[in-house]
Amino acid sequence: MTPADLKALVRTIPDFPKKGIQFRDITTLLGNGRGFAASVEWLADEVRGAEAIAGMEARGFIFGAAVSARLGLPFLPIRKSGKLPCQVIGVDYELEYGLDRLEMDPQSVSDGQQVAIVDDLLATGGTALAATALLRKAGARVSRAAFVIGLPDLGGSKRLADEAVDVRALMEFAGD
Ligand SMILES: O=P(O)(O)OC[C@H]1O[C@H](OP(=O)(O)OP(=O)(O)O)[C@H](O)[C@@H]1O
Ligand SMILES: Nc1ncnc2[nH]cnc12
Repeated sequence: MTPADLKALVRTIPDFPKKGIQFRDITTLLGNGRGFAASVEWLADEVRGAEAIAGMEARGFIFGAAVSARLGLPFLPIRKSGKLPCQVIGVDYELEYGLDRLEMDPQSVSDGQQVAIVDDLLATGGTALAATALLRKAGARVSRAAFVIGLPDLGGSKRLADEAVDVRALMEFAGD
């Protein structure tokens, strides 16, 4: 399947979860087995060489865990607030349509471990930057992030590049 085929599997819902947001919904991509597998394969190729994969709750778990299993690498779950039973480090952040908090177990990372971030979508980059900050605080090296969808108009890729994180996106939605 080509990137264009995969892009055609993403559904756009206007004004969700707030007026003015064009919501790029991966539910329809996940519902196509070959499309899901091709997306995971593409992401895995982009992050090959990393020593662990981090994914952000919730949609980042779907792709991140699949990529980890595909590459035989550890998966580091970065969770929304209040979900982890251990001592955590956390960070508040802003995303395209609100505010939230991410937390992780700092002991899940070994010092200097090369960790790649995988998520479904990059918009403002608030979520991925928060994950990068947390992972680095825990001792990881983070230099690559791979997404199924990039929204270049929202500047996430530039913000991550400013933090020395190289961004890859399987498809982009720009100006539409
Ligand atoms: O680049 P940003 O502006 O930060 O936006 C991107 C983030 O927004 C979505 O997550 P959301 O917080 O909606 O949570 P979900 O995965 O639980 O749906 C998406 O899965 C990304 O993680
Ligand atoms: N436009 C968008 N569509 C789907 N998920 C998102 N997360 C942040 N912005 C989004």
